[in-house]
Amino acid sequence: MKQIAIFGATGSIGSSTLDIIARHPERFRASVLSANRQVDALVALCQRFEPDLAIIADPALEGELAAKLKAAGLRCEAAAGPSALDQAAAGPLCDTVVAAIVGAAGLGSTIAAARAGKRLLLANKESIVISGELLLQALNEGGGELLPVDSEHNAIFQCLPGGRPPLARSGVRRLILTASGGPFRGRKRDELTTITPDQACKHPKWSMGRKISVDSATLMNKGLEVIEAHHLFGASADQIDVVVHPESLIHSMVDYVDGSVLAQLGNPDMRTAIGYALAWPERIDTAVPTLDLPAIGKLHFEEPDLETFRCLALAFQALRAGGDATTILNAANEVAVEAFLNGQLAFNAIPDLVERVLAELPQQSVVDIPSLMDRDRAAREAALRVLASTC
Ligand SMILES: NC(=O)C1=CN([C@@H]2O[C@H](COP(=O)(O)OP(=O)(O)OC[C@H]3O[C@@H](n4cnc5c(N)ncnc54)[C@H](OP(=O)(O)O)[C@@H]3O)[C@@H](O)[C@H]2O)C=CC1
Ligand SMILES: CC(=O)[C@@H](O)[C@H](O)COP(=O)(O)O
Ligand SMILES: [Mn+2]
Repeated sequence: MKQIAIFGATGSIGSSTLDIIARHPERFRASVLSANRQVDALVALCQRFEPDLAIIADPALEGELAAKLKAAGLRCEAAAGPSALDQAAAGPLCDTVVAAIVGAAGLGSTIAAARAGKRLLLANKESIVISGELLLQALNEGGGELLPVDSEHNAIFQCLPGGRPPLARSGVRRLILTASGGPFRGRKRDELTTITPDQACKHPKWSMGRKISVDSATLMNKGLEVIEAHHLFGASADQIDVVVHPESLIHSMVDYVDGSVLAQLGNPDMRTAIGYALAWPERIDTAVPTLDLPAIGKLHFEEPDLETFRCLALAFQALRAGGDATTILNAANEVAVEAFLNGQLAFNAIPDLVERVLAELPQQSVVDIPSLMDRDRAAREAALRVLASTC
């Protein structure tokens, strides 16, 4: 029986993960669940899944969580704050960690799980964009394994021999990441001046949290995924291509030197990738329906529009710059997306803000996690200054 900690249990990835766990009670048990501030939603999950530990990230809500668990007659322990997340990720209550917190807030527990040698199911792409090689080093030292949950990386993992082999020795020419193009595919910059958060969060194919939905709309999501693919598979920026595929049925591809291109297809439902990562190297039923190819009929592909969706170009630029540039990119983007969702920043100003912060903070060499966190803070402060000067 695998004991699974789900960090970000109340979110979109969290609920898909719990759906799979509920379908396979003989294989999996949800032993630790966490949320940020949604106490009632977390308690409802505890009533259903009876974990050993529930963690609320906001320390001010620990008392409320403990009282509500007790009132519900649950024996589940309550804990709070980022350090409780880190301790649980490394502790004895779980052998598998699903990293499904959104943003840099997921970094600490992801690194802690890696250092502790857990099986790490990585959805929280921001943590690998921030920490890159340091996360992989922690994983090597811990002796655990990383299974990519992000649909594109999960697809590539499935198309490579043995998951994450050295590309040069595997005859890989390039990795091809597919992108849906987001809700504004085909539009030009001057047609995006009045975009609202609700419009940006209306993804054409996937049901996801609001931050990643905005990232998909700006194509920053694909940019973060290019950086994620670089670290996970050891591919250079020149070995990673992005192709827009509006049906979102091919989740990504691997192009080999002999002319073969291997693709992983499936309906756009994260339970496929999560089920694969949970059960690997086996496969389990996820209740995702199979593809009806004659009904689909045609698949379409086009080049990404890097002038309208400049975030993708900025992510390639940061990856090529090296050092901690991708940490700066991620922090500036998190501030910009939050400001956009709060109505403080226009949609088109998201790449402008990220570009200004990248220009203000030239990359430095990566030293360790604490110094990366300092740089993350500096980039957020710079982004807030730019924001204040534009409002
Ligand atoms: N959704 C998807 O299909 C995909 C998501 N991903 C990645 O997975 C991650 C999660 O995405 P998604 O599930 O869509 O996001 P959601 O917004 O749906 O869920 C986020 C989860 O993280 C918790 N959380 C938010 N802020 C904090 C914080 N500061 N500290 C601790 N916990 C926090 C939330 O708690 P609360 O409910 O209390 O706010 C919630 O449980 C992201 O990194 C995303 O890029 C990758 C591929 C696909
Ligand atoms: C489901 C998933 O993995 C998301 O990251 C998805 O890829 C978003 O779609 P686009 O970024 O391609 O619009
Ligand atoms: Mn993805």
